[in-house]
Amino acid sequence: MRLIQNMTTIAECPAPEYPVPNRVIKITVIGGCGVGKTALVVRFLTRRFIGDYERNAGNLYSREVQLEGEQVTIQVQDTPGAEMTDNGSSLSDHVTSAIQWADAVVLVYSVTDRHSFDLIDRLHQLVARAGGATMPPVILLANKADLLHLRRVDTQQGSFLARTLDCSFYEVSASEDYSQVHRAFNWLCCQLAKQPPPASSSSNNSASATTEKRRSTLIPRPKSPNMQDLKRRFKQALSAKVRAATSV
Ligand SMILES: Nc1nc2c(ncn2[C@@H]2O[C@H](COP(=O)(O)OP(=O)(O)OP(=O)(O)O)[C@@H](O)[C@H]2O)c(=O)[nH]1
Repeated sequence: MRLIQNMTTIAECPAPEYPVPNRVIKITVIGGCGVGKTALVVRFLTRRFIGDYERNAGNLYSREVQLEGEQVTIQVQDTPGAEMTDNGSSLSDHVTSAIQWADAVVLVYSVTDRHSFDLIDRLHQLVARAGGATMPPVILLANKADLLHLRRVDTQQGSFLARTLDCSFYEVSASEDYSQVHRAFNWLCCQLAKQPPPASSSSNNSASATTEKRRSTLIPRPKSPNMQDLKRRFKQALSAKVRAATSV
């Protein structure tokens, strides 16, 4: 997995003496091939639509944003297009680990691609299985809504599927409308920001587990007990010598 550089333009300011680590929100985007996963992630994080994206092998994007008054780091993992075979595939292993890594999942299909829509149910099952006891928050995005003449999936079908899967539904166009894309991702981020931090770092919901891990690197390590022991013994020996010298 490649970490794409932080895309934020951070205002120039002196580094604080004791840096306070940001809360980290992790989102994984999954869906069929060519449905516009990369376009959506790039649109959300940079506001731009480039139109021609490299075939993706699992990139991780990161950006710092203000969310309800708090500075948070949003990490988005863009997964390769899922092609589910009946007996599963190595690709589903990749998608499974991407789901386990995440605090929330974005399921994407293209309104121009019926097969990508049919895949959603299977991908949702994968999320449920990988999520274990705690199902992460999930939203369903129907992308490429601008391609009216190529539409193969009605809005009602998407919204019905979302209700069945118990997740929020947004029909969007990465190419035409930033605000819809932002609305969808922002809703998910706000849901996560509201969640209380998980009790243990082994939890799938790692928003604050990551913060905890990062915080631990800021705490000075305890001194080596051997060193302290040596110092104590040295002091004892020294004071014994001083006592012997003064008693002569
Ligand atoms: N018209 C239109 N084209 C889009 C939209 N979103 C993405 N595309 C185009 O669809 C193609 C595939 O987009 P990608 O973002 O690469 O799709 P992907 O799901 O990441 O693809 P894989 O990683 O190969 O599975 C590109 O040519 C995009 O320009 C959209 O909302 N409208």
